[in-house]
Amino acid sequence: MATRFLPLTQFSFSKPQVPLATLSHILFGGHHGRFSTQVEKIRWNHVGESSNRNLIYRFRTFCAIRDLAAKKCVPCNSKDLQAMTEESATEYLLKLNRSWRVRNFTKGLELFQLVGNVAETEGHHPDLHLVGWNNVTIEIWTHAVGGLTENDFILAAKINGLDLHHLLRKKTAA
Ligand SMILES: C[C@H](O)[C@H](O)[C@H]1CNC2=NC(N)=NC(=O)C2=N1
Repeated sequence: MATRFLPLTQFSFSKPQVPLATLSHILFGGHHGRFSTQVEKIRWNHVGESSNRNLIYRFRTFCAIRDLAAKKCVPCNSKDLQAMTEESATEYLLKLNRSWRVRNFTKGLELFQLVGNVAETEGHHPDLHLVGWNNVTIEIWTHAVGGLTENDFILAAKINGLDLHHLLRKKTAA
């Protein structure tokens, strides 16, 4: 069950290793993928940045994230609302994440184990968070490049294929 995605912070990133058309289709197209990225304006990080320049990028990223958070959406039928250019969209990518509300703490650990088995098989690993005893969030990005690569989408797709319903809190009647 797809859920709202948490605002994510920082991480400057280099150019994704996956073709741009594929990336934008997966993220914004008809894949019905349950992962999403949080869009925050960041500048491209050029691989091999010196650490202090990277620090500047991270600070700038943090500021840019707050810039967006301070902005206001316009009505979607507004003449001011224009489609984002591909270049502009790719400047906004951070990492993939997904959240679940599990039945209890133990079920959260079981979810970690199921996700962990996939990660170990793939040799590619998510960041795992279990907060407030039953709120699970996993985040996926490629640490080696400091951004998104096709590995992240492969891992996300495999995790989306897991049957986790028995671990999740039953939806309360509306
Ligand atoms: C050698 C092995 O590929 C690396 O240590 C892997 C392990 N899992 C990983 N997982 C993620 N998300 N990013 C990485 O850069 C990464 N590197």
